[in-house]
Amino acid sequence: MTMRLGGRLAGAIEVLDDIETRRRPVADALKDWGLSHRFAGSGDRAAIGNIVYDALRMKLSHAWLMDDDRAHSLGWAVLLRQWGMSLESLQADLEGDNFAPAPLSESQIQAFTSRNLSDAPLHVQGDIPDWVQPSFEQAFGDDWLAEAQALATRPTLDLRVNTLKANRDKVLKALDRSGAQASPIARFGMRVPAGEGPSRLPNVTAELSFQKGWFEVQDEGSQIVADLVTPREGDQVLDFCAGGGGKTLAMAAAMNNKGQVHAYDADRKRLAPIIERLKRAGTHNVQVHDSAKGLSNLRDRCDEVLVDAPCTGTGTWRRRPDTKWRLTDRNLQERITQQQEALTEASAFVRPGGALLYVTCSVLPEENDRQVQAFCEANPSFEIVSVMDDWTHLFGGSAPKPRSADGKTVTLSPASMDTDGFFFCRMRRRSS
Ligand SMILES: C[S@@+](CC[C@H](N)C(=O)[O-])C[C@H]1O[C@@H](n2cnc3c(N)ncnc32)[C@H](O)[C@@H]1O
Repeated sequence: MTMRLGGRLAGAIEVLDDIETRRRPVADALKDWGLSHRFAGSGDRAAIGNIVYDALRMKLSHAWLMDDDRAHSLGWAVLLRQWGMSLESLQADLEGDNFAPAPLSESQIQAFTSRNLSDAPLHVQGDIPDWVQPSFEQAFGDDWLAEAQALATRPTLDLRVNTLKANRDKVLKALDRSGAQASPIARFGMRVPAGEGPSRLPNVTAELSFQKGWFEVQDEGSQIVADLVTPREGDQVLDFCAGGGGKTLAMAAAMNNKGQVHAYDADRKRLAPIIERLKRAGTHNVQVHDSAKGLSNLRDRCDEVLVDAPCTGTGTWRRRPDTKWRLTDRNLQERITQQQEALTEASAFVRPGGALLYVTCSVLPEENDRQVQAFCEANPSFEIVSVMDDWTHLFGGSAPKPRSADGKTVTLSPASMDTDGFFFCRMRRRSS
């Protein structure tokens, strides 16, 4: 028996409360709720998850409109503001439902029906922490509020065809029940639209075509930046912050299993899933290194060195909205230091004339343009080169032109590109 809306809303409020009061990660809080409410079916759990994630995406503006930041207000606000229900119809829906949460109080109703979001402070309208606003203004100019608001919407589910095993038509056919379509920009991308209300995204990793390695789950922005590395078939590539291997896999396929991708990460645990993924994808041109020692004979030898740097992840706030409210200036400063270290360490592996590629999934200038400018100032053997010709060559003249602070680097964002936020910069090591 499926739960009615009232029970689902009450469940979501419990989970939101748990996240807030016990500082629990969202996925853990949702899982625990499912374990202690075994009668809830998968549709119920998905709906509850949607309410929770939607609430976290727009937590500030919901709280401002309700004049109350408790989970109860956030849950109701999701249905009223994000799920398109009117106060009257929602109240009618929940009436007589014993599992429904407490009704809205007079003061909540009074606030919600009289307040106008355009009177709220701008960071509240954009649902971002106040201290981040200046960085957004710097990154996006007049568009910063629209970009912040776009980061508070639901993301699409993006997939990348593994060209070593399949082509896009073949995968789209295999996934025809999923609603996937060819992506707007990425050459091998496919996209399932973000659902609405309680709707569930298809579980594509359960498909046989996934098990057979025909495609990977990867945000379109991540596919685009991996493509912008533009490795050639016989190249020696070092993926210096390979993590679980999302970009390693994309580059290995783009190189058509030729040349060599060396995948390294300072954190062995993060690297671990790569082995299974490489096997499934049928890649033969990747060497995995779990120790920096193994890289020593690559010094000054690599054609391309990718630094997919540790970052605040502001560009992924659509997918991980809880991290938006946990971010502190201290975290940002720590990341900036780690980025400088990773760039410096990785740069030693670039051959003269080769390229150092810097990527983040953040939109903050402190982690992006400013970082690469500072690196090149401190390391004059490297210079920033434009990727605009590569962009046109890869994605065609009719693809939208990306944002760029200096006409050379690229910043992807949800409002401008309908992707997660990403930064990409190509630096060339001078030949002599
Ligand atoms: C954004 S994640 C990488 C994601 C991955 N490239 C992908 O596409 O799935 C950044 C990674 O950098 C690693 N890292 C951080 N500092 C590093 C360093 N100095 N050397 C190597 N790896 C580092 C972290 O362990 C983390 O896995």
